[in-house]
Amino acid sequence: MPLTGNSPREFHWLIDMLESVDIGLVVLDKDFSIALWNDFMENHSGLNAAEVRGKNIFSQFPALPEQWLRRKVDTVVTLNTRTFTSWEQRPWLFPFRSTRPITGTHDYMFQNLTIHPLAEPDGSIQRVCLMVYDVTDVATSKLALEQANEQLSLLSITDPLTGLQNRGSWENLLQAEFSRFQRYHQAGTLVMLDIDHFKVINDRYGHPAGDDVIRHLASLIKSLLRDADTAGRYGGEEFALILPQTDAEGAGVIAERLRLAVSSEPVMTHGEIIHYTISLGLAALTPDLSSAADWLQRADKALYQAKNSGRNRVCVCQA
Ligand SMILES: Nc1nc2c(ncn2[C@@H]2O[C@H](COP(=O)(O)OP(=O)(O)OP(=O)(O)O)[C@@H](O)[C@H]2O)c(=O)[nH]1
Repeated sequence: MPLTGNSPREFHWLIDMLESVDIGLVVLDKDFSIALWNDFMENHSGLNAAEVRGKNIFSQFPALPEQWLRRKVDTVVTLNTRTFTSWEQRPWLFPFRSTRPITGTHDYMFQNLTIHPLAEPDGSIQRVCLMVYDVTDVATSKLALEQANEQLSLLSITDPLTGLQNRGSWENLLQAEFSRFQRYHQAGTLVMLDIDHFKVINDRYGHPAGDDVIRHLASLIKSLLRDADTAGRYGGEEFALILPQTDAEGAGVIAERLRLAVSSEPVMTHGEIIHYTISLGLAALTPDLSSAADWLQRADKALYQAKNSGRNRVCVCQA
């Protein structure tokens, strides 16, 4: 039998249900004084209905976004239409503590909110009803999923040992930089660098110490490059840098600075002091380059020149 609320008994049931339903119900007069405050609101706010009835809601909850709520309620009253705000637009209206087991990240109850116009017998709108839905479970699992996806996409582009771009993502950037050059003809230089005699370091000090040397070099690279530059770990002990808006001369200065920093700052690890050096090869963008692979090959050629001519030096590939 549908409940119509026509008989006093049905009316009593209805009120009982509204009081105990697991949704926050607040009836506000047009002057924002509280006319109804159900059990849900009592339980989560710690304020009982008798305490707040007739009081202005902003005086009871100074943290409420007054301007925003006034504007919403005005619209509902003027247009006689309900409005909905999801937790994604505004995580909560009432600052209620979350009742879920502590997740360590979200202390507050996430809420969806509907504001519903309440018509008087003459059809005029003198009050509105705020319906507050606890959506903490949905919101926290959605946020956790988003966070996991972000971490996954970060993992797919970074090298776990150094935090630099991995080879795949760095090659995409190289291609993008080359395409930009073909279109706008702006300067750019590629630097390939490699740790000298790294096999000896591994053999003498062990693989974990070798890893520390790689990490040390990566952090020196990060500290010396500008934000616009991109560094990638190209292979085991080989790194590659893209320096946009930088000609061979400018890149030579940066490469030399990095070479010097490496040779003058040993790594202290596993009770050992490890001195190491790097060799670097540069290739600037020039109109005769046919592809990003061609550009890479030139920088690689310069790197081998640096290795073959004694290591611990910078060589520039001439076009
Ligand atoms: N510790 C460590 N070693 C690595 C890693 N990746 C590659 N290697 C080692 O790096 C060494 C590279 O050796 P080579 O290619 O012979 O070059 P090199 O000894 O540096 O000699 P040159 O480049 O000619 O100066 C190999 O012994 C690899 O096993 C890594 O992630 N960690």
